[in-house]
Amino acid sequence: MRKLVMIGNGMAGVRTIEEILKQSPEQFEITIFGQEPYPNYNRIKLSNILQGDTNFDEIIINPLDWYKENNIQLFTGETVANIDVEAKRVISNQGREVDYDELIIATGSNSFILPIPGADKKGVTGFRDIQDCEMIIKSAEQYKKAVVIGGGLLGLEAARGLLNLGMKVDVVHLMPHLMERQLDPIASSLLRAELESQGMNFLMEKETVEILGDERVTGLRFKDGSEVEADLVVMAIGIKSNTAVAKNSGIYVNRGIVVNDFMETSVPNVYAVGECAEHREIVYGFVAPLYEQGKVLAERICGGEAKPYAGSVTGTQLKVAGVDLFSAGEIFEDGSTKSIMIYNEYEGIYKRVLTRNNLIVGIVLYGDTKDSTKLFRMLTKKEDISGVSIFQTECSGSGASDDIASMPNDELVCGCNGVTKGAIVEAIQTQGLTTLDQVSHCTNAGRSCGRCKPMVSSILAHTLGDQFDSAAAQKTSICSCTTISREELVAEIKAKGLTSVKEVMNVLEWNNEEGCTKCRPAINYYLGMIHMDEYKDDRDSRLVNEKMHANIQKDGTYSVVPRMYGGVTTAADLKKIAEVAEKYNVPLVKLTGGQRIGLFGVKKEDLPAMWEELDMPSGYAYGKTLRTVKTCVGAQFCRYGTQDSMALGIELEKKFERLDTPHKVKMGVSACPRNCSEAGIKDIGFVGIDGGWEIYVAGNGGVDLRPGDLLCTVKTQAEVMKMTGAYLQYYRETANYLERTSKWVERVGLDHVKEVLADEETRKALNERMNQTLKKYIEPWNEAIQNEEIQDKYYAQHTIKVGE
Ligand SMILES: Cc1cc2nc3c(=O)[nH]c(=O)nc-3n(C[C@H](O)[C@H](O)[C@H](O)COP(=O)(O)OP(=O)(O)OC[C@H]3O[C@@H](n4cnc5c(N)ncnc54)[C@H](O)[C@@H]3O)c2cc1C
Ligand SMILES: NC(=O)c1ccc[n+]([C@@H]2O[C@H](COP(=O)([O-])OP(=O)(O)OC[C@H]3O[C@@H](n4cnc5c(N)ncnc54)[C@H](O)[C@@H]3O)[C@@H](O)[C@H]2O)c1
Ligand code: SF4
Ligand code: FES
Repeated sequence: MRKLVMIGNGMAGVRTIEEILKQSPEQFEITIFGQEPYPNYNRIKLSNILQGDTNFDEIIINPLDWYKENNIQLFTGETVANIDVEAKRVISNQGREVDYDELIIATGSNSFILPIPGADKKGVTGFRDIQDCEMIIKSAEQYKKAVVIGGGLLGLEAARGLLNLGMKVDVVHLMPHLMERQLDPIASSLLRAELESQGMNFLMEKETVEILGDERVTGLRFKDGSEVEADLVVMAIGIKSNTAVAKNSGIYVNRGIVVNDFMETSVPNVYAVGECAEHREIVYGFVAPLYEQGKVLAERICGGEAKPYAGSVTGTQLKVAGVDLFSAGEIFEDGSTKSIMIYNEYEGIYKRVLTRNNLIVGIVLYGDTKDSTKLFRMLTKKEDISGVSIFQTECSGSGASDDIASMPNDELVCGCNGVTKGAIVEAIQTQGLTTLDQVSHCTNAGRSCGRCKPMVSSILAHTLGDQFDSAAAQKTSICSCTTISREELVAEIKAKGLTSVKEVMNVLEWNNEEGCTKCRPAINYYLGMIHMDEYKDDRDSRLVNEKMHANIQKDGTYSVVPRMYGGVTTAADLKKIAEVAEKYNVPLVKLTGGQRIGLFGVKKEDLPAMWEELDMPSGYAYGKTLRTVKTCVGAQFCRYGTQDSMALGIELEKKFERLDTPHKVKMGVSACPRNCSEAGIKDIGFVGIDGGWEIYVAGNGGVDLRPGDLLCTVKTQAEVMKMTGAYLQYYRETANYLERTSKWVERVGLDHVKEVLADEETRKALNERMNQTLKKYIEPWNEAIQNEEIQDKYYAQHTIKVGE
């Protein structure tokens, strides 16, 4: 038997050994040295451990029994210090000598630690292995103030973990944008806004020059002279290949250990794979390319006909709950590229595909990554895009089963392990697989970051044919975290008495424990709608603008739009607005389409003080709730007016403000059919006539322009209020989250709505539930002013200047 020795017991190396065992189980006597005192574990999941989603036992990929079963001699906690390439022998730090016929170096990387004064103080660490992870968790029990240096993938995942551990977190980033290597400025600012709303504070364009403190870190100093406090510092500013043992042994090393297309180093019978290897001047830092390298190396070493490794295009995702992003290929335009772009600022969805000569060369998706697998296939396979529709038109979760059926067999499902839909289907069909674990075991899909598991489950369900419930196939699931539809969710919440977002996801077995930006706000809404007054709103499950109670702008600043009931204001309020605008240097003061005044370009940390000085309620210009009630001057001043439109508008706005609704709701009140308030294109519009009011519903003046339909005519203002309450409550109880009234009425039918509301008892019951719900709302700006915890969590800026 030939002797195969491997230095490094990490993800890329052990995967290579797995491939070798698959191809040629009897050929080698295998010895592995691992510096860390553990069997091979899933390094990717260290982020999940920090975030509290999993524990150390669950991340072991190959338990000690696996090594035994495969006759692998494993020396853990032992470092190879030297390679005698002449004698073909490795020597460990414990003096152990083992001869080899073939040697694989798979030593991975180390965290890059800034070479600055103080970097060796207690409380300063990288984030690379179990030991780092344990140290961070332990520190969080004792200390409260963490700084992460580096706003890349690792830094942001670590920062999320630190927040979950109850620490305050500042992220120090060198560049003007987060994840600048993967995201363009728009996607990056959407990401920043989401993470800020989760509680992270960003110190951008800051270069750390010193770590302060005596024995233990107490803070950081930046090049501009400012400082920040810290009792834990996590450096996440990149990695450097672990090449020491190769270099000392005369193997050619550049940034990494230089290999050819078969992972061969400059020395015969010595190979390198993983993050320690440099192939065509690239060192990869994701598992997908490393596993590809492992496959090629396994074929080469086993003597098969290895296809040369030609390099990889990698796709990136961030493992932070509430963030849905994907990036691959080129990010920035040049003279030869063209962009295809969708930007729905309101929903926080941004998609940009960069093309050159009809080929996709770059992808950035934020907020909705449904298209990622298809686009990534088109990019990697260099498919011509002429005449092809690039994005799916439906933005919210379409049926998982429909998606699977239309997915081509060569589409990549598991990016980490390079597994296509076709390979999964074939494995299920030929090997009689029935569980996700079996599919993972057989195909490797889902064995690394785990993000593809919901998709693998859907493919499993779809492929299992006769066991597959065709009714379930038709239904539209809330999102890809579950196969449950809106109706099922609402029924389950009621039947099982579920009371929190977390509980819903646990009990109803969500595929993804943390949910996503589609399901979390929806569950929060349905819980609030069902439990009326007693539900405690889960602010962190809301969409970013609602979480902040301000609308995030393109450049990361916010807008402040105070309430002006019925579009009516006073000289005193106007003075306050002018003073605040002046004091805070507000760049834009603008009259909005909803008859009020917006202050645009406000800094996050100025929000609470401005609200306090304004002393006006929030206009909810950002919420899924009643936005504005636009009124005409009406009978009080206009000679055509037959009714008091301003009085009705103000009463409506005062009654229904803050109400959570499936989507935004706008109203208009005109005192005669000339309709100066454009009530005909509002969700609910009221038009004064002689002796009463006409009520129009389901109008829309936005993207899906639609005139309202006449719901009914009533005589008095009191009747208007009752009918509106009943109508709104029926919409709240039966619409899908994020369904505008215009779409809802088209779906359920105007006649049906009329029929329901024609019954007096039903109207009464709906109004009772509405009134019970309305009781719970409190004014959010005032709450923020009164509550330091809220200010600190959502609006604080933690940097301090020297001498402050
Ligand atoms: C927190 C975190 C999250 C990540 N998330 C993702 C993700 O979501 N997706 C993704 O694709 N990638 C992710 N990565 C990167 C991914 O984990 C790495 O690309 C992968 O682990 C590299 O595998 P490797 O085998 O080359 O190196 P490693 O896994 O680092 O293994 C190398 C091993 O060799 C040992 N070793 C080194 N020198 C010696 C020696 N002289 N003698 C004996 N043993 C030695 C080391 O101790 C180590 O155990 C993440 C990384 C981290 C740290
Ligand atoms: N979800 C994932 O795929 C995932 C998650 C974690 C880690 N990883 C991998 O782990 C490795 C390490 O990740 P990483 O984020 O540390 O590396 P990185 O190189 O991807 O990002 C480092 C970031 O730190 C910034 N930076 C550099 N010097 C700085 C300084 N002095 N001060 C402040 N910021 C500075 C850079 O601008 C960059 O954005 C990478 O290979 C990464 O791919 C991947
Ligand atoms: S809608 Fe009629 S009442 Fe109102 S301002 Fe216009 S014309 Fe006058
Ligand atoms: S995509 Fe990461 S395990 Fe499948």
